[in-house]
Amino acid sequence: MRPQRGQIELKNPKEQDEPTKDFTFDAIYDENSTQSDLYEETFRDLVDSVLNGYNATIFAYGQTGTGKTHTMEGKSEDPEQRGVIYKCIDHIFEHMAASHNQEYLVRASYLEIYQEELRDLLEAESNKRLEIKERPDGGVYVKDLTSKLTRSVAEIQEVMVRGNAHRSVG
Ligand SMILES: Nc1ncnc2c1ncn2[C@@H]1O[C@H](COP(=O)(O)OP(=O)(O)OP(=O)(O)O)[C@@H](O)[C@H]1O
Repeated sequence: MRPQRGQIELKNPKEQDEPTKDFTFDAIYDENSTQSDLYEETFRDLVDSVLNGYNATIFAYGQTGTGKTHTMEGKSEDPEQRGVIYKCIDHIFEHMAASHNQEYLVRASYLEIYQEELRDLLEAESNKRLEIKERPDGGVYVKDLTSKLTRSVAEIQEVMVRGNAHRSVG
């Protein structure tokens, strides 16, 4: 791995003479990278753009055990291990606290796509299957998804704890 150049080289150990296969990405992170490196280099600007009125998505994708939960959540109680979600929340609420001439509304939803079905993790009766719809003016949305008004970091954390309790465990 060459994080400085955003490159990964793959070599077949059984075929030493074969050329390596090189893949280039906008950024890559190896075992020396910290949660902070990832947030500061890759996500901070994205969240800033949301605070300026744009939409953004952070999407973790990968097979089981590859580190999605580690990256997105990490460990909330350890400042060094806090993942992207906690860092986004801190960033958003710090920004709001420092803005005196703007009003913000923060709503949190938590849904799960599991075996091709959508479930609302904030709904006590979370077995109800949700549907994806599209509106000409607002784009794609999930019909009847719970959206909770949150006024502080602590309130969003409560939403996460509640949602996590309803997640499917493989
Ligand atoms: N970058 C990392 N540094 C240290 N430990 C890591 C890292 N990424 C993942 N791990 C550890 O590897 C294990 C599997 O990671 P994790 O649970 O985040 O995978 P996942 O992709 O969310 O899996 P699943 O799809 O099954 O939920 C965990 O014990 C996690 O702490």
